[in-house]
Amino acid sequence: MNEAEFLEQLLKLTEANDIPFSEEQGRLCYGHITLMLDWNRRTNLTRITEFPEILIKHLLDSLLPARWLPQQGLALDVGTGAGFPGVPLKILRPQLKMVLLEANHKKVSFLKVLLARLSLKNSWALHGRWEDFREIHHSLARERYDLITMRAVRLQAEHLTRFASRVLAPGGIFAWWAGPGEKPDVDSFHSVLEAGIEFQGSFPYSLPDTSRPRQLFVWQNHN
Ligand SMILES: C[S@@+](CC[C@H](N)C(=O)[O-])C[C@H]1O[C@@H](n2cnc3c(N)ncnc32)[C@H](O)[C@@H]1O
Repeated sequence: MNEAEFLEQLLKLTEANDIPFSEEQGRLCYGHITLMLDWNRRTNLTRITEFPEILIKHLLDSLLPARWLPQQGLALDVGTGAGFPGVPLKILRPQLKMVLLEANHKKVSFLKVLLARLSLKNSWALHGRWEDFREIHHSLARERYDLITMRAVRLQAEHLTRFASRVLAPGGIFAWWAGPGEKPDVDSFHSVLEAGIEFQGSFPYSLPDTSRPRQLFVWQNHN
């Protein structure tokens, strides 16, 4: 798919889903996707390699839940892989400062080249695991975050009790993208409230051409 066709498809999708999105933002997404597909020939970044599927399952799925999230502040995308949802969110909301955290070295190399190629300001790619986040040798590892996002990473109570409770700023939001059919047992996360993290709700949404709805699960830090 060339850039013009990609832009047409993407802007059609964003408009149909009430996501304000410009051609310039669409071009940045095209740069992201073409670099990802180029690197994907040598490095395993994604198994979704066809443009129509990428548009919906990577881009629209990253952008659509943004309506339930803070629009500015410092954000951390945990297990970002090839940059989802962090990079599309940063393109949609340029006021967000975006830190992409990824455990795989090769993916981090890709992310660093990507951020430089797209000239995205206030965006960083850090190598590391969320479990060891505070030990990473970077000043960003000592910050408090207004938003933590996680997509296609299995949710564990520890993400909220050990990680979000320490890394989120007061009032900060932890948002987890639940895939089709996925549902965390929110009530079983007893220790979460004790850690000062309160469940805010789940927000259902549908993607075109997919049969099962998805949900965004949101928690807030009350520490
Ligand atoms: C299934 S991929 C999802 C990538 C991306 N979030 C997406 O939705 O396309 C999971 C990613 O999380 C990374 N990951 C797994 N465990 C991690 C951890 N403990 N800390 C940081 N990243 C982790 C993996 O290397 C992988 O790139």
